[in-house]
Order: sequence, then structure tokens, then C-alpha cells
Amino acid sequence: MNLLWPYGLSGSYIFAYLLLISCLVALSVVLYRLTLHPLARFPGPVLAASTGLYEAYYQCIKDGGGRYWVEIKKMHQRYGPIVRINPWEVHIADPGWNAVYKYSVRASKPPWFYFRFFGKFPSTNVAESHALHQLRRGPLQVYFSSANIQRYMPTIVAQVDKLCARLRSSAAAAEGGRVVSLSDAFRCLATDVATGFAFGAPFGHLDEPTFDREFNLSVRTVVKTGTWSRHTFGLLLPLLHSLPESVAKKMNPAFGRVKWMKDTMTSCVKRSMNKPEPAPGSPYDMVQTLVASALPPAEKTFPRLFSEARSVIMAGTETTATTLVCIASRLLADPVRLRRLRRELAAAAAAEVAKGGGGGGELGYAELRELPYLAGVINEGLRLANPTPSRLPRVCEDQDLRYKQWVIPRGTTISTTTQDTHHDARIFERPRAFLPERWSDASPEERRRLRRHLQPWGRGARLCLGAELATIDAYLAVARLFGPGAGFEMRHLPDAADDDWVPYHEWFAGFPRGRGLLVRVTGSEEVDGRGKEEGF
Ligand code: HEM
Repeated sequence: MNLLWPYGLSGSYIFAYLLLISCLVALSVVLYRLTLHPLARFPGPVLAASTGLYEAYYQCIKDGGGRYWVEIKKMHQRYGPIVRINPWEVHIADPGWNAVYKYSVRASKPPWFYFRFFGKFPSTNVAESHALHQLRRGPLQVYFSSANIQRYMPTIVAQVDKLCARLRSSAAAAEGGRVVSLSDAFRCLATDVATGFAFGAPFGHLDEPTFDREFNLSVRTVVKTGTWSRHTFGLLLPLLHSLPESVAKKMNPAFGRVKWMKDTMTSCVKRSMNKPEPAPGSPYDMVQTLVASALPPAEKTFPRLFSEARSVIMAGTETTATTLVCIASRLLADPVRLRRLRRELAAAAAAEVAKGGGGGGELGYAELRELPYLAGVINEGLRLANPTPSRLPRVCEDQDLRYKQWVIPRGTTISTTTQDTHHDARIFERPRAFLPERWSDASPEERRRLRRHLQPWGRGARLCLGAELATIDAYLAVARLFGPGAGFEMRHLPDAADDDWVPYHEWFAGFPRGRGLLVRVTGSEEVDGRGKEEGF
């Protein structure tokens, strides 16, 4: 007797029936999406409108994954400024359109995009509804206040100085200097600044002999896995998290470093939770600030506080490092602009010495932010670096929104991508060129116009909380690395190519397909020569 189906049909018949039924259901869903769905009349490729597998293919498989952002650009070239990029989402490429990010709209974040990618870590940046986001962001915003960041300034300066000292010792270590991965070095700087800010003491990535290449590679693995998880109903990340460490490490050695980071953060969060009051004279750290806040008890549990710390560190690392990589690579490829920057920094340092400033010509952030050309360099870096090539999707639940003649029904996921604005030739003339003078030499009105369209920090209620911290980090790093007191020189390698470091894969943050930015670091007086390799 057939145990599977006791009424005379064989197992293979059952299988065939199930397959047929599945195909009919899938076909009906596709037909609905193409004909009766509220987005059916929106322009875009039929395949993208039919199934999420189209996006999944570009995000997980095509050219190593993370390539849908490029495909979306192509769709706009073909279909115009509004495109249906998957069955439930429209993407708008129009710098003038901002409706979904307006505070009054109270848009939510689509969980399939954020929660499945970041995993079950209940932090501010993945809070789905506007109300939950506001609740969580309130106390975090207190911690990211200007006053608190100013208090932390000496630690940022110390991290930048530590990086410069390491580069100086690399320059002195061998005749002809050494090759150093600035991509890794900047990731260590950004991680130490972010962890120091969150917990009061940096984790010490800058002390790692190889600028912690292993950790940086592990971040890449984590976000790539997050992308796969997004397209597999969020199942992959919990599965990986539940694996025993030995198994995870066998699958990918990078997970060992991820585990180390997780353990370090766990002990920091637990320490702060157990000491909700800081020692007399020392300030509250981030976790203590959240514990002391008016958040309800359910928002002060270990998983919540751990998630918040994790998300802040993740948000601050790749983004800041990618921006610094962009600035350094552009300056090193452009001796004329590098000279102009150096002249400005040297003149400001000399003026500081003449004024009798205490730092021996070493400029602080307050002085640096007054330098117009340096400001132009930082702004061009923020404009061109593309650290978050990801679109930033939102859902407006309670009202339809309008774009030109299109009425976008409530509940639709709507997204825009910052880079579309940053690369728009109607706003930024010669948009691909690194032109600090477009800012420094512009009239105040022109500068205000440009600034309105500089949006590296996202938009609306979910704007980046770390913008000031990252800006300070960038000003200090660029000024110290390229300033008169650096004590070393950096040069591109002869076979350097943009592909080495320019973001190629979008795994929320941008990742290059190449080896990163490698430079030869020599003493200030050395110009030629070959040295040993370090840092990668
Ligand atoms: C150049 C450096 C940086 C860039 C370009 C950047 C960019 C962004 C963007 C675009 C968002 C919005 C994401 C979204 O809408 O889903 C964001 C959010 C956020 N960023 Fe940054 N970020 C940078 C540095 C930092 C740093 C250094 C920190 C902290 C150490 C940080 C902490 C955060 C947090 C906590 C959020 C979530 C805010 C919220 O949801 O309310 N970021 N960032």
C-alpha cells in the first residue's frame, strides 16, 4: 500500500500535483502584481515588478552581490525618475522630492529591509514605527549632543595621533618606507573613535599590528550574510548566530573575530549596566545614559542595550572609514589640490604659533573648521565617498503621497538614494570631479545652495546621529595626516586603480571589490625607494 497517499496515487503524482499547485499560485501572484496591484501602472521592468527574486539575484549573486543599486540607476535611465524596483517598492531619483522623509509624515522603516538585514537586534536604527523610533532616539540624542562630543574631543585627538605615530614608525621602519593599507587603518581609527565614544575607552584596534585586517574582513562577511538573510526571509542570521563557535569558525575563520567583538561588547555593556552610576568625576557612558533615562524598563534590558551599542559601532565604522579613504585617495592623486590644502594648513599652523597657541602649531577642531579649503575637501569627500550606496526605504502608512502625476498609495515602500543627488550635474557641476574649490571659492549663496543638497547623513527624522562625531574625526584625520607636522609622506602604489577602493558592493554600506587603498608611507624627505609591506 502507498503510505504517502492511501487512495491509489503514487508519491510522484502527489509531488507533481503540489508542484503544479505551487506554480499556479505563483503565476496568480505574478499576474496580480502585474495587473491589479496598486503599483501595476508604475513604470519599471516586468521582472522586477513580478518577483523579489529579481532583486535577490542582483543583491546575492550577480558580480559577487550587492549590485542592485547600479541596476536601479540603469532603470531610471530607461524609465524616468520614478520606477517600481520590486513588487512592493518604488524608487524616486529626483533631488527635489522629499515628501516621505518629512517629519510630519511619520514614516516607518520596512522591517524586511532593515530587521532581516541587521538581525534581531532591537536598536534605534531598525525601530520600525515612527513612535518607537522617537522613543529610542530621544536619550541617544542626548548622548550625541554637541556638548558631550566636545567632552570626548581629547580621545578623538589621541586616536588620530596614534594613527599618525604608527604611520611615522612605518615610514622609519625600512629604507623606502612600507606599504600600508589605509583602508584598514581608517577602519581601526573609526572603530576606536566609535567604541571609545560609546564605552569611554577605545577597543584598541589601532594597536593591532596589521591594522586588524582580519576584523575588517569579518565585517564584510557579516554584512554580506545580512544581505543574504534579507532575501531568505531573515532566516540565515539567526541560524548562524545559533551555531556553535567552532562550527562557525570552520565555515569562515572571520567569525572568530566577530565573536571576539561580540564578547568585548557584551562585557562592556554588562559592566555599565552593573554600574549605572559612573565613578565621581567621570561622565556617563552611552549605556549608563540609557539606563538613567526615562525609557521604560523593557527598553533597558541587556539585549536592547547591547543592540544599541552594536548598531552605533556598526553605523560609525565603515561609513567614516570609506569617507576618509575617498578623501585620501583623491588628494594623493591630485598634487595641485594637495599642495593647496597643505599651504592652507601650514599658514594656519604658523598663525597659531604666532598667536602663542599652546599646541605648537597643532590645530584643534575649532581652528580647523574655519579653514575654507579644508572644509571643501571634507565636503567633497562626504559628497563623493558614497559610504551608504543603499537606498533608504520608508513606508507611509496613513496617507497617499504624490510624485508629479503619480499617486503612491499608503503602505507602499518608497525609497531614494543619496548618491543620485550627489551625482546630479544640475546641482554639482562636473559631479564626478573632486573639487574642494566648488565650496571654498563659492559665494555664500552658492555655498548654501550646495549645502542644501549635501545629504550624506540621510534625511528626516532618522538622520545620522553621529554626523558631528564623524565630521570631527574627518577634519582631525585629514589635517594631521596631510598637515605640516605629519612627519611622513604617502603615495599611491604604481599599480593603484580606483577599483581598489571605490565602493562596488552595496551591503547597506559600500565595499570595494579590490584590495582597498594601499599607500607607500615614507619619511618626509624620502621620495623614491622600495620598502617592506605591512598592514595587509
Ligand atoms: C561619514 C560618516 C557617516 C555617514 C556617511 C553616516 C550616514 C548615515 C546615514 C545615511 C544614516 C541613515 C540610515 C537610514 O536612514 O537607515 C545614518 C544613521 C545613523 N548613524 Fe551614521 N553615518 C556616519 C557616521 C556615523 C558615526 C560616526 C556614528 C556613531 C558613532 C553614526 C551613528 C548613526 C546612528 C546611531 C544612526 C541611526 C539614527 C536613527 O535611526 O535615528 N554614524 N548614518
